[in-house]
Amino acid sequence: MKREGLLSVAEARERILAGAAPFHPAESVGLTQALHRILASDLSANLTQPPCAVSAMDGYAVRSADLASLPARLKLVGESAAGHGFDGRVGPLETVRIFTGAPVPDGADAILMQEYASAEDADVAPLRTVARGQFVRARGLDFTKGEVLLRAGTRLGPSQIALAAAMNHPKIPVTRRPRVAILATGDELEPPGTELSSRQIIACNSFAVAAIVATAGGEPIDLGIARDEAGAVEAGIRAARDAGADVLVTLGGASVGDHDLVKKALASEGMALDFWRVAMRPGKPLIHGRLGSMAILGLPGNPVSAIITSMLFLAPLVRALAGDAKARIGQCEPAVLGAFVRANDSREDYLRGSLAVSADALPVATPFEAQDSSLMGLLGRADCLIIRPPFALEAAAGEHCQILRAP
Ligand SMILES: Nc1nc2c(c(=O)[nH]1)N[C@H]1C(S)=C(S)[C@@H](COP(=O)(O)OP(=O)(O)OC[C@H]3O[C@@H](n4cnc5c(N)ncnc54)[C@H](O)[C@@H]3O)O[C@H]1N2
Ligand code: MOO
Repeated sequence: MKREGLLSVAEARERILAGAAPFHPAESVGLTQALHRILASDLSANLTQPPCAVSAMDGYAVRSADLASLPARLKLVGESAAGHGFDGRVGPLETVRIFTGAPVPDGADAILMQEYASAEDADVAPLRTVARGQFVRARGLDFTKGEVLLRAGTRLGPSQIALAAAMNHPKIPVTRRPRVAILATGDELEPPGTELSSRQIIACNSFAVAAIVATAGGEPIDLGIARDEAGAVEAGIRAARDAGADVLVTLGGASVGDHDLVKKALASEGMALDFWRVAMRPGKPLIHGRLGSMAILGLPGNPVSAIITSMLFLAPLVRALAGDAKARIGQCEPAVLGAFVRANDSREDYLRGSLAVSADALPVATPFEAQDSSLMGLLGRADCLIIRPPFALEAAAGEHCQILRAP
């Protein structure tokens, strides 16, 4: 839906993702390199887990029928520890000391927890009955050899990496990381560590964008800072193409000022513009287009605007290009407002705020007083963005809202 001729946030995201055909050329990475990568092909188990019936508790391996009527006395005939086991067989009125993860010996069909046994030397008196199968993890309870447990397109988090390891894969096939070139623009910008004049500032945006790209599973390529001259910006755009970037992110120069050259420079290098400007605050002057096979995102220069638009548009684009099957699922969650918020205008608002726990199940999100998009000091303290849809009515503290957590 258009507002004041501007695209909505949802429509802008849809259009950015519509051009993102995932590429799948696989490479193989070690388990410690796999975090946030996307699985390139289905992964099946190389083994059955557990490989035999094992105990879920520390206690005694028993024949449940022996405990059907108590009191009873069992004779201790051996021990089964994890990684070892007991080679004999548990006969009637016999038991084997057993520990968590240890193989259940032949003849036994249940585990009596040690808390429910009174043992003296080789004499074990059960204090409770047990059901057949109690605390026995059957062979293959978790998975069996050949079973597909991770599908192509899965984003690999800690649990998925551990599962791949458990399935006995020392390496994992993953898609190529999308390459994202990052070009800052502006005569006032210098890299951190520079002695600045009173008219200069540090170019901080590239670092946030690179971190967001890396977290999304992409490979950031820092192209440095282009001065506010058409030739310099155009040279930066060509450098992105020469680096084989899948995405070029420009920073700044996206608005309407005389020195905002980025859109013109992109056009003169051959970009087909998809849209310019989104009904959001901050982040309005966003540019999207294509230059050959390269997607272009021209982000506003104000640091808060650049970071929020990277979270909302760049991160899902990187994930979609990497083939993440869930790239399109949003990350919003419910919270309750910690303070009154005014009625909103036509631009979707992303208010910076803090999060606190409450007696309620939901966290309390309180917007900061100041919301100017240059305020990095405040952004550094923000736990979340509070989303205010276009034309949202005023809302009191305690009312529900949607938030996006700081990445
Ligand atoms: N007349 C109008 N003026 C502005 C409008 C408008 O609609 N009409 N929009 C405003 C909005 S909203 C934004 S956002 C900014 C964005 O403008 P640009 O994308 O052209 O950004 P710049 O002018 O280049 O820079 C804005 C601001 O950010 C600082 N900056 C730029 N790059 C970096 C960087 N890499 N790291 C840190 N800080 C950076 C720059 O020094 C400026 O202070 O335009 C409004 N104006
Ligand atoms: O919309 Mo701009 O991104 O507020 O400062």
